[in-house]
Amino acid sequence: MTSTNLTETPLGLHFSEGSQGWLVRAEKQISYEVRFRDGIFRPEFTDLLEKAGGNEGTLRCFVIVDSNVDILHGDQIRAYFEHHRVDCSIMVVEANETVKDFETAARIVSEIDAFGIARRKDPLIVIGGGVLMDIVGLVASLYRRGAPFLRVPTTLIGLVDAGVGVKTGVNFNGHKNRLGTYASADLTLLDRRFLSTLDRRHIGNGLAEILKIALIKDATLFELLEEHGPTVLDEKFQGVTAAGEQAAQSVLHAAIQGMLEELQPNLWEAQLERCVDYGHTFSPTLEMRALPELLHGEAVCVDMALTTVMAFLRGQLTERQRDRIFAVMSALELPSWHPILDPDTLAHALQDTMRHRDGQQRLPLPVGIGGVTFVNDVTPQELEAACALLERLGDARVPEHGRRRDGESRQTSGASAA
Ligand SMILES: NC(=O)c1ccc[n+]([C@@H]2O[C@H](COP(=O)([O-])OP(=O)(O)OC[C@H]3O[C@@H](n4cnc5c(N)ncnc54)[C@H](O)[C@@H]3O)[C@@H](O)[C@H]2O)c1
Ligand SMILES: O=C(CO)[C@@H](O)[C@H](O)[C@H](O)[C@H](O)COP(=O)(O)O
Ligand SMILES: [Co+2]
Repeated sequence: MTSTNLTETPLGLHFSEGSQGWLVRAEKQISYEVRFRDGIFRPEFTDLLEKAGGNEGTLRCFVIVDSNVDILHGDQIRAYFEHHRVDCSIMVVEANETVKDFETAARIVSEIDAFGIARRKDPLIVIGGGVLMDIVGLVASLYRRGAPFLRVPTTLIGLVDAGVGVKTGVNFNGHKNRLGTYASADLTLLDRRFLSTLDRRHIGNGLAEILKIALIKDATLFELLEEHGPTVLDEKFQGVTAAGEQAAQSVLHAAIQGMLEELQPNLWEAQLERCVDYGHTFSPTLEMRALPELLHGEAVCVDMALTTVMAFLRGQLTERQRDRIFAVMSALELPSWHPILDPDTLAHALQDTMRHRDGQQRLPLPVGIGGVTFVNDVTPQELEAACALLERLGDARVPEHGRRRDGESRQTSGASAA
């Protein structure tokens, strides 16, 4: 239907005499807030209640809490809702990548039905990491075709990535996020105090997504990670020292600002060349095939290590820049190699991602540190050469070996030195 033969009818509908059909056009403006608030469950803070329709005493909401968060913070969460006399049901859900599926989503729907929520007034509140937020986001977008929801991320990935955008999803048929929607939460409350109970490995996991932003758009953030990465990892972003506090605030602010700058103009991903897809070309296949060994950010880091080598081999990164990147990955205790990597697996992963990118590779590659370009000409030979070089340069630090527990002293890793 071309716009030239359209006649606008009085109420704004368009009719085409030529094709004898109507054209319906509508726009939906959305806005949502992502707000820092340390100590969100302290009784004096009412941010969480802003969107729970009704007055104090008549507030009603359905709360979904990650089971590990419930063990560590459940008493405070319950006390908060009791203090504010909120009529709520709290559902505790085990959440990790192996149960990020439609069955878990359906269980949550059943519980919501049993409790009963008013369609527009009573929000869902999700308190947990990226997995639970992705599942509950999907549920919220499906439930009566859209229920209000609020997010309280409790992991670093949740704070800097999964909690700030609009993508929801579950894994399906062995594929990462194969079922999903775009749905904005009404409000996300970022409370970094939750990170105090997160284990060290998951702090590193979140730092991988921060490193992603640094590598493709923010050289200053990269320098911050070079200088203060180990400190924020040690201090879990809690600001134990003055320098650590300054670094924690700067790193979180830059990472979220950078992410939102990329998301806002392309929220529905009309543009499939997304620099925030950096590290997410080969990693969906690697993550799912290595499940549960590689965490999301770890798989992203292995992908970034591979594409760092590809960019180096193309002359887009100097050897010095390449080695600085590997040194930061190592300092953040992240893997830059995994035994699952081989040219066939990589070629298969690229094929699957090409379908996701509508038939083209659209592979983001770094240009220097902080720049990006998209390429469509990667060959199997290039993957083979990059894989061979990465096997020499990379570090397969996985949980069993090379990873420190909290409190242990730091060891140098085998990754290439600057
Ligand atoms: N929607 C998006 O835009 C987006 C962006 C990035 C990542 N993701 C998704 O996020 C997921 C990864 O998220 P994640 O790393 O948060 O994993 P996760 O949700 O599995 O949480 C990691 C682990 O930490 C535990 N945990 C959560 N908070 C805790 C706390 N405060 N203290 C102690 N333990 C705690 C959880 O129980 C879990 O075992 C992936 O599935 C990824 O695809 C989505
Ligand atoms: O991991 C995620 C989202 O799951 C983010 O870090 C990232 O920025 C992008 O959204 C990813 O590229 C993933 O997108 P998709 O493959 O799920 O469409
Ligand atoms: Co990601």
